Amino acid sequence: MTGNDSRLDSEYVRSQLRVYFIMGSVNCRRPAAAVLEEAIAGGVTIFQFREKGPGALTGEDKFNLARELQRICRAHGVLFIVNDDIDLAIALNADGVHVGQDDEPARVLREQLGGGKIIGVSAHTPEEVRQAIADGADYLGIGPVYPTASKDDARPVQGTILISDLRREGITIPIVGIGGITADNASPVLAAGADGISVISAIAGAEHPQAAAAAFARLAAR
Ligand SMILES: Nc1nc(C(F)(F)F)ncc1COP(=O)(O)OP(=O)(O)O
Ligand SMILES: [Mg+2]
Repeated sequence: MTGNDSRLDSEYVRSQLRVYFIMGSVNCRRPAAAVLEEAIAGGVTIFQFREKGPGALTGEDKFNLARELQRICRAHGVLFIVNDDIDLAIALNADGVHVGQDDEPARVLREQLGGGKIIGVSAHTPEEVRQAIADGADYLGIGPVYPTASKDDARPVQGTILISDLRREGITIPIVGIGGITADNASPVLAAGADGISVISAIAGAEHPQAAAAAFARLAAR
């Protein structure tokens, strides 16, 4: 599907990134839909469907779960982003996609998705940042800031140094920090210049996802 390649306003994207919840069925202790409802009630501002890892759903089961979670997001005015699976994003008319360094570049995805969609790109080095910006990414996911258990092929832990270096150089693209972020270690990520923090386990694996999300929302509101 090709359409115009219009891009969303950067400040709008930035405003949506504050509490970025990422989850798939494998990350949850209870049914994913219930966890997402609670997380949104707690203050999640954007959601990424990331159905990945041992035991992840595939085919029609994955599609049906994605559609169910998208309905919940739409009911609450929360953006619904799909990780990796461009075809799924197109089939559901998702609000955007998030891709890594091994996926199609943002400029190709922009054509495939049509206008008005959000394209997020993972970046780990200044070179990857520069390339993603040149390719027209709408935001960057930078990390892993801390050790993470949610991604078994994660790059080396880098702290907040790249985030703060980019801001010191005057690079203004919207950024979320990712990797091992909890309510106890989120503040340095925001202080380094990230516009939001992205979280999997600290919300999806929480006994009370709503309270967990609310704690992040309070931190991100400061
Ligand atoms: N999924 C992600 N979301 C973000 C976001 F910015 F949205 F917080 N940043 C980084 C990643 C990691 O993306 P990727 O490198 O493709 O690995 P995986 O597909 O295993 O998630
Ligand atoms: Mg990916």
